[in-house]
Amino acid sequence: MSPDALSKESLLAVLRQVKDPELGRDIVSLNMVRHLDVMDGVVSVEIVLTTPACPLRDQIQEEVRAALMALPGVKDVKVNLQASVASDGRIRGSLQLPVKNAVAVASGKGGVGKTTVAVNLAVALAKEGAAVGLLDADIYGPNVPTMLGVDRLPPFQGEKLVPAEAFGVKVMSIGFLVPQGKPLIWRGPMLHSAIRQFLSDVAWGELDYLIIDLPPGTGDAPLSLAQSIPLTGAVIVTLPQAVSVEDAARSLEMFRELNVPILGVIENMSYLELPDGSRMDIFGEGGGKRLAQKANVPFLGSIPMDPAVRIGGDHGSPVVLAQPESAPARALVDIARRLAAQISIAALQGEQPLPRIEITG
Ligand SMILES: Nc1ncnc2c1ncn2[C@@H]1O[C@H](COP(=O)(O)OP(=O)(O)OP(=O)(O)O)[C@@H](O)[C@H]1O
Repeated sequence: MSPDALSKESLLAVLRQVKDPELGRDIVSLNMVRHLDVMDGVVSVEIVLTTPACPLRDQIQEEVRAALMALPGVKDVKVNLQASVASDGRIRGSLQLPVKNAVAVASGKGGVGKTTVAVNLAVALAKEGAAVGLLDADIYGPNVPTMLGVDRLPPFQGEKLVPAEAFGVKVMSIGFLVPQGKPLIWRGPMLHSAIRQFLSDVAWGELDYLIIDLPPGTGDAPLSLAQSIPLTGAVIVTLPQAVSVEDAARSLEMFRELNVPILGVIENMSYLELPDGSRMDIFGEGGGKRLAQKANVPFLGSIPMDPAVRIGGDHGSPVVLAQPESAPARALVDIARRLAAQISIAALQGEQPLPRIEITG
């Protein structure tokens, strides 16, 4: 076999057949192929995924390998998978912050598990290798510090507040700044400047994902918070029951009116597994999926009710780490991966630069 057959064009041509199924495009036009090296029929290729939490990493790796192995003259293929989180660049542009994506976690009403979901998603994304921050902007119930077992901030760094750190996640909460048990009575403009300060006056460092736990509902507070930051998108947490879904639909509409992309709907407390293995639908069934279908947005998944989730929250030990094999933990990790994929899709809506590929050997 002539080594000429392994030209850059032939290698790229086969790699163009490999599609990222979630992003809907081939990996070459997505700029995921960064380095190709051919040595004695052995192809080494570096693939840079748009998130370390890519739900399809094994599939993409296998397809790249299979596509290249099918080329005459290729004896072996070495795939080096890396990740660089995609960003639409708007936070860097407007706030001069090295934060790639800001994602709001919202709900139509309180008590549906929004904070629990936000905390576990942040921890799950950090566990996958992403740089993650969690901003607790729920002025009505800043529970993030309790759920992560942190109660104070480290000392100031110059002029800046230093976020606390828990399980690899950088954490900032309104709860750190107000005395415990005191209500926060802030209205629109104050909230607006407070949230901007939470971004600009905090030493976040480089972040792939900043997860923001918003106050529930569609009132003044969530509205002005959502308007204060160029959000990559929002996720809506709901229970399966009809009244919760109606409230969630209003929250979803609020984001639509603000032109914030909806990254998906998450259904929490979907069912309770009984000791005999059967399921009890305490809050009804399927409301989250129906909402997602009706609104034509992705359904990211369902989380069962499980005391392990509540215990993890109360003890500052999130279930995705404390009981990783439990059904709610597995559901939350899957949801985190699907969310990461949706963030990549939202971030990649703009034009991509042409691939820069080096071929050596
Ligand atoms: N899947 C679940 N299984 C069992 N308990 C859960 C689950 N999800 C949340 N909980 C528990 O439900 C309670 C409410 O959750 P959480 O505080 O996260 O709700 P929330 O929507 O953020 O409320 P609010 O917006 O009013 O602060 C907590 O005690 C939490 O531990």
